[in-house]
Amino acid sequence: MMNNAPGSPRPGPAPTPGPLPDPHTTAVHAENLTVTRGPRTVLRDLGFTVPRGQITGLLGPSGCGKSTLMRALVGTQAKVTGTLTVLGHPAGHPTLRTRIGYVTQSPSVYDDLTVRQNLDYFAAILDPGRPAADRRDDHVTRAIADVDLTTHADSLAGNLSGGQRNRVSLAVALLGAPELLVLDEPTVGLDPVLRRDLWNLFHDLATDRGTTLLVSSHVMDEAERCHRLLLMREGRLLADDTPDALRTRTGAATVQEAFLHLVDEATAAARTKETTR
Ligand SMILES: Nc1ncnc2c1ncn2[C@@H]1O[C@H](COP(=O)(O)OP(=O)(O)OP(=O)(O)O)[C@@H](O)[C@H]1O
Repeated sequence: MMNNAPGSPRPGPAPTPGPLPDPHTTAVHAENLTVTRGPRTVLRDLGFTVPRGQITGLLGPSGCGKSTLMRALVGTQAKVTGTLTVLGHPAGHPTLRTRIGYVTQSPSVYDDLTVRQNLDYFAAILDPGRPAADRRDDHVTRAIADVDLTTHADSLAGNLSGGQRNRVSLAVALLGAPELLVLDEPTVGLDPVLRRDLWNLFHDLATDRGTTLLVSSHVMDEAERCHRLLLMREGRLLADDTPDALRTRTGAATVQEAFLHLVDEATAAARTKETTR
């Protein structure tokens, strides 16, 4: 588990850690999670759990810290303090490398290779050796079909649209059948039909393969498609709940309205705190 860095400021007594969550039902568990980037604290004291086999949406405006949180989860973010447990291990543990699929906002594909060649290359790294050739072929064909690129399998990645290249990256992440898929804004730049198809794929992965998905977006209508939501603003967590519970709790008709309600509530609470100092 990640511990507070030596000498990191933490006024008052250390919080008593709660019981560890069951790794069979919990994919991610965070307590007092804080991240600094340069001189700024960009994530502040986050605490949440991500249940297994569901789609959790990570939503909030641009710059609120979604990518930073995802990077912390997959172990590529520096200056992380607090507790962050992923699939029963501290974030960044080597055993997690093959169990997590991570797709960043910028597609990481080779433009001078075809879609299939890109996948063949990554499949050979994941599952090397001649005896695995047939299995690799099956996995590659399935991953290409999953992201609906079968008709483009022999096109050069460099000739694809931005949305199509993003889907090649997603196909690469699906190759190893990861238990946890961390997807940073996967639907940016996609037309409504492709967005719907991709969300259908996410639901199939959760339902049929038991995959846990953490999907970030700044488009609030995508929130309605998630089982659970983590709503963020300015590096803080505003809510960790289901869309239904959020709407009911705030008396809002949509998650977007609920989000605005929570922002107003947090602003009012901060003002009260300020004036009572
Ligand atoms: N290298 C850096 N040094 C200092 N601050 C940084 C650095 N990189 C990012 N930040 C800041 O960290 C905050 C969180 O950035 P992050 O990319 O995690 O946000 P985000 O919610 O994913 O935004 P977007 O939706 O636009 O991708 C932002 O305010 C950003 O300005």
